[in-house]
Amino acid sequence: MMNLNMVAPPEQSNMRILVTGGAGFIGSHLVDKLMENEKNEVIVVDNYFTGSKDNLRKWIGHPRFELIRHDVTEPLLVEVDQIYHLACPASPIFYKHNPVKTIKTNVIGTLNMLGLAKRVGARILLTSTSEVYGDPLIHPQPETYWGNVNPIGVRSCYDEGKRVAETLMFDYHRQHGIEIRIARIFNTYGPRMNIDDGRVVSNFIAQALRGEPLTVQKPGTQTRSFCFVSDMVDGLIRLMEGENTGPINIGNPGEFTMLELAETVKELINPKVEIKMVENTPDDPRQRKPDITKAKELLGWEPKVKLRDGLPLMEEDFRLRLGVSKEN
Ligand SMILES: NC(=O)c1ccc[n+]([C@@H]2O[C@H](COP(=O)([O-])OP(=O)(O)OC[C@H]3O[C@@H](n4cnc5c(N)ncnc54)[C@H](O)[C@@H]3O)[C@@H](O)[C@H]2O)c1
Ligand SMILES: O=c1ccn([C@@H]2O[C@H](COP(=O)(O)OP(=O)(O)O[C@H]3OC[C@@H](O)[C@H](O)[C@H]3O)[C@@H](O)[C@H]2O)c(=O)[nH]1
Repeated sequence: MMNLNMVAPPEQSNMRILVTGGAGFIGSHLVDKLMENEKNEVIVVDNYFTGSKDNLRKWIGHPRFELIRHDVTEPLLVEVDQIYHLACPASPIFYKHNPVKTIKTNVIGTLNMLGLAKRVGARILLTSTSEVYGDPLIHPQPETYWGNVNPIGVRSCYDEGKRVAETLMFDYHRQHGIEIRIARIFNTYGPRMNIDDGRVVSNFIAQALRGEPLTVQKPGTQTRSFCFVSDMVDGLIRLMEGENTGPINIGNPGEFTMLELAETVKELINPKVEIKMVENTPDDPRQRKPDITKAKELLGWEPKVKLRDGLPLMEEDFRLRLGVSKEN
Protein backbone atom coordinates (compact mmCIF):
# COMPACT_ATOMS: atom_id res chain seq x y z
CA MET A 1 0.00 0.00 0.00
CA MET A 2 1.28 3.45 -0.86
CA ASN A 3 2.49 5.54 2.06
CA LEU A 4 0.89 8.93 1.46
CA ASN A 5 3.62 10.68 3.41
CA MET A 6 6.08 9.59 0.76
CA VAL A 7 4.08 10.79 -2.23
CA ALA A 8 5.96 13.53 -4.06
CA PRO A 9 4.23 16.93 -4.20
CA PRO A 10 2.22 17.41 -7.39
CA GLU A 11 4.47 18.63 -10.17
CA GLN A 12 3.82 22.01 -11.71
CA SER A 13 2.09 21.17 -14.97
CA ASN A 14 3.81 21.93 -18.24
CA MET A 15 2.97 25.28 -19.75
CA ARG A 16 3.10 26.02 -23.46
CA ILE A 17 3.69 29.73 -24.01
CA LEU A 18 3.45 31.76 -27.20
CA VAL A 19 5.54 34.94 -27.45
CA THR A 20 4.64 37.11 -30.46
CA GLY A 21 7.46 39.49 -31.36
CA GLY A 22 9.81 37.20 -29.43
CA ALA A 23 12.73 37.87 -31.77
CA GLY A 24 12.74 41.55 -30.75
CA PHE A 25 14.42 43.39 -27.91
CA ILE A 26 12.05 42.83 -24.93
CA GLY A 27 10.63 39.62 -26.42
CA SER A 28 13.98 37.83 -26.59
CA HIS A 29 14.82 38.72 -22.97
CA LEU A 30 11.37 37.46 -21.96
CA VAL A 31 12.04 34.19 -23.82
CA ASP A 32 15.37 33.78 -21.97
CA LYS A 33 13.57 34.10 -18.64
CA LEU A 34 10.67 31.80 -19.57
CA MET A 35 13.09 29.14 -20.87
CA GLU A 36 14.86 29.06 -17.47
CA ASN A 37 11.81 27.18 -16.16
CA GLU A 38 12.10 23.59 -17.36
CA LYS A 39 8.32 23.19 -17.26
CA ASN A 40 7.88 25.81 -19.97
CA GLU A 41 7.74 25.20 -23.71
CA VAL A 42 8.11 28.42 -25.66
CA ILE A 43 6.90 29.15 -29.19
CA VAL A 44 7.99 32.42 -30.81
CA VAL A 45 6.28 33.93 -33.83
CA ASP A 46 7.91 36.89 -35.52
CA ASN A 47 8.06 38.43 -39.01
CA TYR A 48 11.59 39.80 -38.36
CA PHE A 49 10.61 43.39 -39.24
CA THR A 50 12.69 44.79 -36.40
CA GLY A 51 13.66 41.55 -34.65
CA SER A 52 16.29 38.99 -35.54
CA LYS A 53 16.92 35.25 -35.18
CA ASP A 54 20.28 36.22 -33.75
CA ASN A 55 18.54 37.39 -30.53
CA LEU A 56 17.30 33.80 -30.02
CA ARG A 57 20.31 31.88 -31.30
CA LYS A 58 20.99 30.14 -27.98
CA TRP A 59 17.52 28.52 -28.08
CA ILE A 60 17.34 27.46 -31.73
CA GLY A 61 17.33 23.64 -31.76
CA HIS A 62 16.38 23.36 -28.07
CA PRO A 63 13.67 20.69 -27.56
CA ARG A 64 11.42 23.07 -25.56
CA PHE A 65 11.70 25.90 -28.12
CA GLU A 66 10.12 26.60 -31.51
CA LEU A 67 10.55 29.60 -33.82
CA ILE A 68 7.98 30.34 -36.52
CA ARG A 69 8.24 33.04 -39.20
CA HIS A 70 4.74 34.47 -39.12
CA ASP A 71 3.04 37.84 -39.44
CA VAL A 72 0.39 38.34 -36.75
CA THR A 73 -1.86 40.17 -39.21
CA GLU A 74 -2.54 36.64 -40.55
CA PRO A 75 -4.49 34.09 -38.45
CA LEU A 76 -2.51 31.53 -36.45
CA LEU A 77 -3.51 28.26 -34.81
CA VAL A 78 -1.26 26.79 -32.14
CA GLU A 79 -2.25 25.00 -28.93
CA VAL A 80 -0.96 27.17 -26.09
CA ASP A 81 -1.81 28.03 -22.47
CA GLN A 82 -0.49 31.60 -22.41
CA ILE A 83 0.14 34.28 -25.03
CA TYR A 84 2.53 37.20 -24.49
CA HIS A 85 1.52 39.46 -27.37
CA LEU A 86 4.42 41.82 -28.10
CA ALA A 87 4.53 41.84 -31.92
CA CYS A 88 4.65 45.47 -33.07
CA PRO A 89 7.48 47.81 -34.06
CA ALA A 90 8.25 50.00 -31.03
CA SER A 91 10.76 52.60 -32.19
CA PRO A 92 9.07 55.74 -33.59
CA ILE A 93 11.22 55.66 -36.77
CA PHE A 94 10.11 52.08 -37.50
CA TYR A 95 6.46 52.42 -36.54
CA LYS A 96 6.16 55.60 -38.64
CA HIS A 97 7.94 53.97 -41.60
CA ASN A 98 4.81 52.05 -42.69
CA PRO A 99 1.97 53.47 -40.57
CA VAL A 100 -0.79 51.45 -42.25
CA LYS A 101 1.10 48.26 -41.45
CA THR A 102 1.63 49.44 -37.86
CA ILE A 103 -2.08 49.98 -37.29
CA LYS A 104 -2.91 46.65 -38.97
CA THR A 105 -0.42 44.96 -36.64
CA ASN A 106 -2.03 46.57 -33.61
CA VAL A 107 -5.65 46.04 -34.62
CA ILE A 108 -5.78 42.93 -36.85
CA GLY A 109 -2.78 41.36 -35.10
CA THR A 110 -4.40 41.77 -31.67
CA LEU A 111 -7.78 40.53 -33.01
CA ASN A 112 -6.05 37.42 -34.37
CA MET A 113 -4.29 36.74 -31.07
CA LEU A 114 -7.53 37.26 -29.12
CA GLY A 115 -9.31 34.89 -31.52
CA LEU A 116 -6.58 32.34 -30.82
CA ALA A 117 -6.85 32.89 -27.04
CA LYS A 118 -10.62 32.35 -27.27
CA ARG A 119 -10.32 29.21 -29.37
CA VAL A 120 -7.71 27.48 -27.22
CA GLY A 121 -8.68 29.00 -23.83
CA ALA A 122 -5.34 30.76 -23.32
CA ARG A 123 -4.59 33.73 -21.06
CA ILE A 124 -3.28 36.67 -23.12
CA LEU A 125 -1.05 39.59 -22.10
CA LEU A 126 -0.78 42.70 -24.32
CA THR A 127 2.28 44.94 -24.17
CA SER A 128 0.59 48.32 -24.42
CA THR A 129 2.48 51.54 -23.93
CA SER A 130 2.88 54.81 -22.08
CA GLU A 131 2.08 56.36 -25.47
CA VAL A 132 -1.63 55.73 -24.74
CA TYR A 133 -1.30 58.80 -22.44
CA GLY A 134 -0.18 60.89 -25.46
CA ASP A 135 1.25 64.27 -24.45
CA PRO A 136 0.03 63.90 -20.86
CA LEU A 137 -1.62 66.74 -18.96
CA ILE A 138 -1.38 64.82 -15.68
CA HIS A 139 2.02 64.04 -14.20
CA PRO A 140 3.06 61.38 -13.25
CA GLN A 141 0.60 59.24 -15.17
CA PRO A 142 -1.71 56.88 -13.23
CA GLU A 143 -3.63 54.14 -15.07
CA THR A 144 -6.87 56.06 -14.47
CA TYR A 145 -5.71 58.90 -16.74
CA TRP A 146 -7.41 58.67 -20.17
CA GLY A 147 -4.67 60.50 -22.01
CA ASN A 148 -4.21 63.35 -24.45
CA VAL A 149 -3.68 61.77 -27.85
CA ASN A 150 -3.79 63.30 -31.34
CA PRO A 151 -6.00 60.87 -33.31
CA ILE A 152 -4.75 62.02 -36.74
CA GLY A 153 -1.06 62.67 -36.09
CA VAL A 154 2.00 60.80 -37.36
CA ARG A 155 2.26 58.82 -34.08
CA SER A 156 -1.42 57.78 -34.13
CA CYS A 157 -0.80 54.52 -35.99
CA TYR A 158 1.03 53.43 -32.84
CA ASP A 159 -0.64 55.23 -29.92
CA GLU A 160 -4.20 55.00 -31.23
CA GLY A 161 -3.39 51.48 -32.48
CA LYS A 162 -2.43 50.42 -28.95
CA ARG A 163 -5.54 52.15 -27.52
CA VAL A 164 -7.74 50.08 -29.87
CA ALA A 165 -5.75 46.98 -28.94
CA GLU A 166 -6.57 47.67 -25.26
CA THR A 167 -10.26 48.14 -26.17
CA LEU A 168 -10.29 44.81 -28.03
CA MET A 169 -8.71 43.08 -25.03
CA PHE A 170 -11.43 44.38 -22.68
CA ASP A 171 -14.28 43.64 -25.13
CA TYR A 172 -13.09 40.02 -25.54
CA HIS A 173 -12.78 39.80 -21.76
CA ARG A 174 -16.30 41.15 -21.10
CA GLN A 175 -18.02 39.46 -24.05
CA HIS A 176 -16.20 36.12 -24.19
CA GLY A 177 -14.66 35.76 -20.74
CA ILE A 178 -11.09 35.66 -22.09
CA GLU A 179 -8.43 36.01 -19.36
CA ILE A 180 -6.54 39.20 -20.20
CA ARG A 181 -3.57 41.14 -18.85
CA ILE A 182 -2.50 44.61 -20.04
CA ALA A 183 0.91 46.11 -19.30
CA ARG A 184 1.50 49.78 -20.09
CA ILE A 185 5.22 49.76 -20.70
CA PHE A 186 7.31 52.92 -20.27
CA ASN A 187 10.61 53.43 -22.17
CA THR A 188 12.73 50.33 -21.76
CA TYR A 189 16.41 49.95 -22.62
CA GLY A 190 19.15 47.34 -22.40
CA PRO A 191 21.43 44.97 -24.30
CA ARG A 192 20.21 43.69 -27.71
CA MET A 193 18.44 46.87 -28.77
CA ASN A 194 19.10 47.39 -32.47
CA ILE A 195 22.19 49.60 -32.80
CA ASP A 196 20.33 51.81 -35.28
CA ASP A 197 16.97 51.36 -33.56
CA GLY A 198 16.47 55.14 -33.44
CA ARG A 199 15.31 55.30 -29.82
CA VAL A 200 17.11 57.73 -27.62
CA VAL A 201 19.19 55.48 -25.33
CA SER A 202 20.48 53.28 -28.17
CA ASN A 203 21.17 56.38 -30.31
CA PHE A 204 23.19 58.13 -27.58
CA ILE A 205 25.23 55.03 -26.68
CA ALA A 206 26.02 54.22 -30.32
CA GLN A 207 26.91 57.88 -30.99
CA ALA A 208 29.16 58.07 -27.90
CA LEU A 209 31.01 54.90 -28.92
CA ARG A 210 31.41 56.06 -32.52
CA GLY A 211 32.66 59.46 -31.32
CA GLU A 212 29.73 61.21 -33.04
CA PRO A 213 27.75 64.11 -31.50
CA LEU A 214 24.83 63.09 -29.27
CA THR A 215 21.70 64.31 -31.11
CA VAL A 216 19.37 65.89 -28.56
CA GLN A 217 16.05 66.74 -30.20
CA LYS A 218 14.76 70.19 -29.28
CA PRO A 219 13.99 71.52 -26.77
CA GLY A 220 15.88 68.85 -24.75
CA THR A 221 13.78 69.60 -21.66
CA GLN A 222 11.26 66.86 -22.59
CA THR A 223 11.42 64.02 -20.08
CA ARG A 224 11.31 60.22 -20.13
CA SER A 225 11.62 57.50 -17.48
CA PHE A 226 13.87 54.59 -18.41
CA CYS A 227 13.41 50.99 -17.23
CA PHE A 228 16.13 48.34 -17.55
CA VAL A 229 14.96 45.30 -19.51
CA SER A 230 15.46 42.69 -16.72
CA ASP A 231 13.11 44.70 -14.48
CA MET A 232 10.59 44.91 -17.32
CA VAL A 233 10.63 41.14 -17.93
CA ASP A 234 10.15 40.49 -14.21
CA GLY A 235 7.13 42.84 -14.19
CA LEU A 236 5.55 41.23 -17.27
CA ILE A 237 5.83 37.72 -15.83
CA ARG A 238 4.38 38.83 -12.48
CA LEU A 239 1.46 40.44 -14.30
CA MET A 240 0.80 37.32 -16.39
CA GLU A 241 0.97 35.04 -13.34
CA GLY A 242 -1.09 37.32 -11.05
CA GLU A 243 -4.82 37.85 -10.72
CA ASN A 244 -5.18 41.40 -12.09
CA THR A 245 -6.21 42.27 -15.62
CA GLY A 246 -4.57 45.70 -15.50
CA PRO A 247 -3.91 47.96 -17.24
CA ILE A 248 -0.85 48.31 -15.03
CA ASN A 249 2.03 50.73 -15.64
CA ILE A 250 5.38 48.98 -15.74
CA GLY A 251 8.26 51.40 -15.84
CA ASN A 252 10.93 53.10 -13.79
CA PRO A 253 9.78 56.37 -12.19
CA GLY A 254 13.28 57.91 -12.35
CA GLU A 255 12.64 60.87 -14.69
CA PHE A 256 15.29 62.60 -16.86
CA THR A 257 15.30 65.37 -19.45
CA MET A 258 16.93 64.36 -22.75
CA LEU A 259 19.72 66.85 -22.02
CA GLU A 260 20.35 65.15 -18.66
CA LEU A 261 20.41 61.76 -20.38
CA ALA A 262 22.93 63.05 -22.94
CA GLU A 263 25.13 64.49 -20.14
CA THR A 264 25.01 61.17 -18.28
CA VAL A 265 25.95 59.12 -21.36
CA LYS A 266 28.76 61.59 -22.12
CA GLU A 267 30.12 61.38 -18.58
CA LEU A 268 29.93 57.57 -18.36
CA ILE A 269 30.93 56.57 -21.89
CA ASN A 270 32.83 59.29 -23.77
CA PRO A 271 33.54 62.66 -22.11
CA LYS A 272 35.08 63.97 -25.38
CA VAL A 273 31.87 63.73 -27.36
CA GLU A 274 29.79 66.83 -28.26
CA ILE A 275 26.09 67.35 -27.57
CA LYS A 276 24.22 68.74 -30.59
CA MET A 277 20.68 70.15 -30.63
CA VAL A 278 18.64 68.93 -33.64
CA GLU A 279 15.06 69.40 -34.89
CA ASN A 280 12.35 67.32 -33.22
CA THR A 281 9.50 65.33 -34.79
CA PRO A 282 5.77 66.26 -34.49
CA ASP A 283 3.72 65.45 -31.38
CA ASP A 284 6.72 64.46 -29.24
CA PRO A 285 5.34 64.04 -25.68
CA ARG A 286 6.80 66.70 -23.37
CA GLN A 287 6.89 64.64 -20.20
CA ARG A 288 6.46 61.04 -19.15
CA LYS A 289 6.75 59.33 -15.79
CA PRO A 290 4.82 56.29 -14.53
CA ASP A 291 2.85 56.24 -11.32
CA ILE A 292 3.68 52.66 -10.25
CA THR A 293 1.55 52.48 -7.09
CA LYS A 294 -0.61 49.76 -8.69
CA ALA A 295 2.36 47.63 -9.78
CA LYS A 296 3.80 47.87 -6.25
CA GLU A 297 0.54 46.98 -4.54
CA LEU A 298 -0.88 44.40 -6.92
CA LEU A 299 2.27 42.74 -8.27
CA GLY A 300 4.75 43.42 -5.47
CA TRP A 301 6.94 44.83 -8.26
CA GLU A 302 9.26 47.78 -8.49
CA PRO A 303 12.34 48.34 -10.63
CA LYS A 304 15.75 47.55 -9.15
CA VAL A 305 18.21 48.84 -11.77
CA LYS A 306 19.02 52.57 -11.76
CA LEU A 307 19.86 54.34 -15.04
CA ARG A 308 23.52 54.81 -14.03
CA ASP A 309 23.83 51.06 -13.40
CA GLY A 310 21.92 49.97 -16.51
CA LEU A 311 23.75 52.17 -19.03
CA PRO A 312 27.15 50.44 -18.52
CA LEU A 313 25.51 47.02 -19.10
CA MET A 314 24.18 48.26 -22.41
CA GLU A 315 27.50 49.92 -23.25
CA GLU A 316 29.27 46.56 -22.85
CA ASP A 317 26.90 44.88 -25.33
CA PHE A 318 27.14 47.78 -27.83
CA ARG A 319 30.97 47.76 -27.61
CA LEU A 320 31.03 44.06 -28.51
CA ARG A 321 28.65 44.49 -31.44
CA LEU A 322 30.33 47.66 -32.75
CA GLY A 323 33.82 46.24 -32.19
CA VAL A 324 34.89 49.25 -30.07
CA SER A 325 37.10 48.27 -27.13
CA LYS A 326 37.29 50.22 -23.86
CA GLU A 327 40.74 51.78 -24.62
CA ASN A 328 39.58 53.46 -27.88
N1 LIG B 1 10.85 49.08 -25.57
C1 LIG B 1 10.01 50.00 -25.13
O1 LIG B 1 10.43 51.03 -24.62
C2 LIG B 1 8.53 49.78 -25.21
C3 LIG B 1 7.70 50.72 -24.58
C4 LIG B 1 6.33 50.54 -24.64
C5 LIG B 1 5.78 49.44 -25.27
N2 LIG B 1 6.61 48.55 -25.87
C6 LIG B 1 5.99 47.41 -26.55
O2 LIG B 1 6.69 46.21 -26.26
C7 LIG B 1 6.72 45.38 -27.41
C8 LIG B 1 8.13 44.99 -27.77
O3 LIG B 1 8.90 46.16 -28.00
P1 LIG B 1 10.48 46.10 -28.29
O4 LIG B 1 11.08 47.29 -27.69
O5 LIG B 1 11.01 44.75 -27.94
O6 LIG B 1 10.49 46.30 -29.87
P2 LIG B 1 11.19 45.48 -31.05
O7 LIG B 1 10.95 46.27 -32.29
O8 LIG B 1 12.57 45.12 -30.69
O9 LIG B 1 10.33 44.14 -31.09
C9 LIG B 1 9.12 43.99 -31.77
C10 LIG B 1 9.10 42.61 -32.43
O10 LIG B 1 7.84 42.42 -33.11
C11 LIG B 1 8.10 41.89 -34.41
N3 LIG B 1 6.97 42.27 -35.27
C12 LIG B 1 6.61 43.52 -35.66
N4 LIG B 1 5.51 43.46 -36.44
C13 LIG B 1 5.15 42.15 -36.51
C14 LIG B 1 4.11 41.44 -37.16
N5 LIG B 1 3.19 42.09 -37.91
N6 LIG B 1 4.05 40.10 -37.03
C15 LIG B 1 4.97 39.44 -36.29
N7 LIG B 1 6.00 40.05 -35.67
C16 LIG B 1 6.07 41.39 -35.77
C17 LIG B 1 9.42 42.53 -34.81
O11 LIG B 1 10.06 41.85 -35.87
C18 LIG B 1 10.19 42.46 -33.49
O12 LIG B 1 10.84 41.22 -33.34
C19 LIG B 1 5.96 46.14 -28.51
O13 LIG B 1 4.61 45.72 -28.51
C20 LIG B 1 6.03 47.57 -28.05
O14 LIG B 1 4.94 48.33 -28.53
C21 LIG B 1 7.96 48.69 -25.86
O1 LIG C 1 18.45 60.75 -31.15
C1 LIG C 1 17.45 61.05 -30.43
C2 LIG C 1 16.28 60.26 -30.37
C3 LIG C 1 15.23 60.68 -29.57
N1 LIG C 1 15.34 61.82 -28.82
C4 LIG C 1 14.26 62.25 -27.90
O2 LIG C 1 14.17 61.26 -26.89
C5 LIG C 1 12.85 61.13 -26.44
C6 LIG C 1 12.48 59.66 -26.46
O3 LIG C 1 12.36 59.23 -27.81
P1 LIG C 1 12.34 57.70 -28.23
O4 LIG C 1 12.41 57.67 -29.72
O5 LIG C 1 13.38 56.94 -27.50
O6 LIG C 1 10.94 57.14 -27.75
P2 LIG C 1 9.57 57.78 -27.26
O7 LIG C 1 9.65 57.96 -25.77
O8 LIG C 1 9.21 58.98 -28.03
O9 LIG C 1 8.55 56.64 -27.61
C7 LIG C 1 8.78 55.33 -27.09
O10 LIG C 1 8.09 55.25 -25.89
C8 LIG C 1 7.09 54.37 -25.64
C9 LIG C 1 7.13 53.10 -26.44
O11 LIG C 1 5.87 52.58 -26.67
C10 LIG C 1 7.85 53.12 -27.70
O12 LIG C 1 8.80 52.11 -27.62
C11 LIG C 1 8.48 54.34 -28.15
O13 LIG C 1 7.58 54.87 -29.03
C12 LIG C 1 11.99 62.01 -27.33
O14 LIG C 1 11.70 63.21 -26.67
C13 LIG C 1 12.87 62.31 -28.54
O15 LIG C 1 12.63 63.61 -29.06
C14 LIG C 1 16.50 62.59 -28.87
O16 LIG C 1 16.62 63.61 -28.21
N2 LIG C 1 17.51 62.19 -29.67
